Amino acid sequence: MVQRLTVIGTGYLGATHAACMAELGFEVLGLDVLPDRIERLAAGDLPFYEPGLPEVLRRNLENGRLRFTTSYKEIAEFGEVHFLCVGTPQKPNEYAADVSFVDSAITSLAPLLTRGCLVVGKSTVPVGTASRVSELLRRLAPSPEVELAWNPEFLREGYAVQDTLRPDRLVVGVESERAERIMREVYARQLAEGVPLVVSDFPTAELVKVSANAFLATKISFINAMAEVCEATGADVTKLSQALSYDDRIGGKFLGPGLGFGGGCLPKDIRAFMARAGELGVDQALSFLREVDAINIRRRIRMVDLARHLLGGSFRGRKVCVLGAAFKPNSDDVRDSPALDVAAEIRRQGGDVTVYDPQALDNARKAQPDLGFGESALDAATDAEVVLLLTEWKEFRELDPEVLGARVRERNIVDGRNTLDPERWRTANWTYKALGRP
Ligand SMILES: NC(=O)C1=CN([C@@H]2O[C@H](COP(=O)(O)OP(=O)(O)OC[C@H]3O[C@@H](n4cnc5c(N)ncnc54)[C@H](O)[C@@H]3O)[C@@H](O)[C@H]2O)C=CC1
Ligand SMILES: O=C(O)[C@H]1O[C@H](OP(=O)(O)OP(=O)(O)OC[C@H]2O[C@@H](n3ccc(=O)[nH]c3=O)[C@H](O)[C@@H]2O)[C@H](O)[C@@H](O)[C@@H]1O
Repeated sequence: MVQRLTVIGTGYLGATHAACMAELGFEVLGLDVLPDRIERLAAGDLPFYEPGLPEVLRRNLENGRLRFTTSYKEIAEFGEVHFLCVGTPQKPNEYAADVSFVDSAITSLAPLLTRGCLVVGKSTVPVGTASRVSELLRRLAPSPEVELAWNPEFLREGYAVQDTLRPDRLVVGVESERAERIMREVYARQLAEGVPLVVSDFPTAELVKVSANAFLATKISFINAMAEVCEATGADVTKLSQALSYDDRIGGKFLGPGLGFGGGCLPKDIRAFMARAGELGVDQALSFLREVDAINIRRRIRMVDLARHLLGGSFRGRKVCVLGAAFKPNSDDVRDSPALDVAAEIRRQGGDVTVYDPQALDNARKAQPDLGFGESALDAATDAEVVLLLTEWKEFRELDPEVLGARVRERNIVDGRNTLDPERWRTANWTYKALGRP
């Protein structure tokens, strides 16, 4: 039975995977090229915010099942199965994904693999990458018994631990029965609990991942397109969404209208998918994703316009409070964050912007050092002429209109996530505006 796993790349995905696989009883060795990151993880200090994960990390460091290193040699000697969790970001000024970190990890690992093992790709990659990586691996590895599997990951930040321990489904792309058997051993616990497993070839496994994210992005942009129509007609998109959600065939998940999607995955994955479709000569099949992306970006522009309109047409010298910097609640991730994007645009247009977020302030400061930052929601709102709620943290949803009202100069609020009760705020003499509702 497989006992020793390694995880290469210990960011959001890899650190979660390493800690959770140790929690399931495996001996796990995690590797990253960033010595700082490895030092912090080894000390039980998670370098990002993820509810529940620090406890899992520390428990498994203490019981000795989880360790970290920067040495590929140590990894190669230790692991029976090596999970590849390095980043695949969008290339600068292009839609395509940058898979150079995958290639570099394989180039570092493969020449050290002197005995049989399975290398398992988890990173999100353009379809066709696994076949290419498989050839590279076989060419560079001294042992003929080294092979590749592709096992895309579907976890959501904020729910990463539960999504890893009990995923909705497992997908593995394999080229042999041996690889399938090893993957079944690795996920024996989840399979015994009834988690569905789809075994496929490489391209299908790669495509499941990007098509899942494309579908989720499309669902969000669909409801936001309806919000645009609602804005032109005086209809209420939150009621429309609620009514749609009662139809089981549609369902209410990912039908939340508002500022739209951001983060390190949905935006870059739909763009990389379009780029790959272009290379494959099937760009027409995915041309709708261009519109999905455009609808999503238009929500940010609409948000800025709404706020500027509330201030009489200009941000110049006006105080704006932005509540939220993370791309979604329960995360400190500001990659392609709609909230931070809106804050930066208002700053560019001359606004005096103060941002507050319960967890993402450090990352926000690094990404947008020119913005102002508050110590708390009330601090950020002091003397504000308009408050923009852009990430729906629980503490923002629970804000008291009177308490906030005592801090601001003007009682103007724009609810970018359709998360507040308009009547409550209007009764407290706030001018309440939202995306897609009157
Ligand atoms: N963040 C998420 O919720 C999910 C991410 N994914 C996918 O997982 C992959 C990783 O994403 P994140 O963890 O968010 O990225 P991340 O940027 O947080 O972490 C990537 C890590 O890989 C390390 N790395 C880069 N090159 C390396 C190399 N040659 N050897 C060893 N380590 C190396 C980096 O230093 C970094 O720590 C991406 O393909 C992403 O699309 C998939 C599902 C969920
Ligand atoms: O490939 C990935 O990395 C991951 O991408 C997403 O997960 P994540 O980026 O953590 O966040 P989501 O919960 O999907 O939210 C994405 C964005 O959509 C927005 N959203 C979500 C739901 C909704 O109804 N409306 C809406 O605007 C959120 O605010 C957020 O900005 C997918 O949900 C995961 O299954 C996938 O593994």
